Amino acid sequence: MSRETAPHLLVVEARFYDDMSDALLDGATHALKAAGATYDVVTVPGALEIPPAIAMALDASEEGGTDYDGFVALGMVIRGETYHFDIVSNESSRALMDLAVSESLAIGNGILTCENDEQAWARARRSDKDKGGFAASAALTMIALRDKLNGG
Ligand SMILES: Nc1c(NC[C@H](O)[C@H](O)[C@H](O)CO)[nH]c(=O)[nH]c1=O
Ligand SMILES: CC(=O)[C@@H](O)COP(=O)(O)O
Repeated sequence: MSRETAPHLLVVEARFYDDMSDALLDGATHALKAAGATYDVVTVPGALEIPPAIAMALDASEEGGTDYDGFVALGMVIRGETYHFDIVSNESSRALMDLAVSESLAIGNGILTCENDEQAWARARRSDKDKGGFAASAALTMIALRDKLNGG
């Protein structure tokens, strides 16, 4: 049976860099709207808070909250002077992968890890590498795959 309703996704954006977050969100929402999907957007302080936000959304859905077919994680991590770049980058992506595998979640990972602003902007802008749009498209693809595997 094919999907009867449009996919409904939760976009979790880490607005550590406001302007770059706007660009990533533009790309992601453009892709979601183009696919006919619906979505909610929530904001967290940084990339480390994205996986917990998704976990909170899962818990809420079990208590009568909104059910989401998939998730789009958006964030920008730019290397500074300390090891914190590695922590933020590695732990946020690791936690997303753990969630996706353990809960069979359709998560598009748009947490970018860049060496400098130039790399960051080239990947954030929809008119350039559009990594926000790619993350949204990845989530939609995984939703469709799960539907197919479940007889959809
Ligand atoms: N340096 C960046 C961070 N750091 C903040 C952490 O993500 C987290 O919010 C903080 O440790 C409090 O728990 N976050 C980014 O998203 N991007 C960065 O470049
Ligand atoms: C990715 C980060 O955590 C980074 O922005 C922090 O910068 P710094 O290592 O110079 O404190």
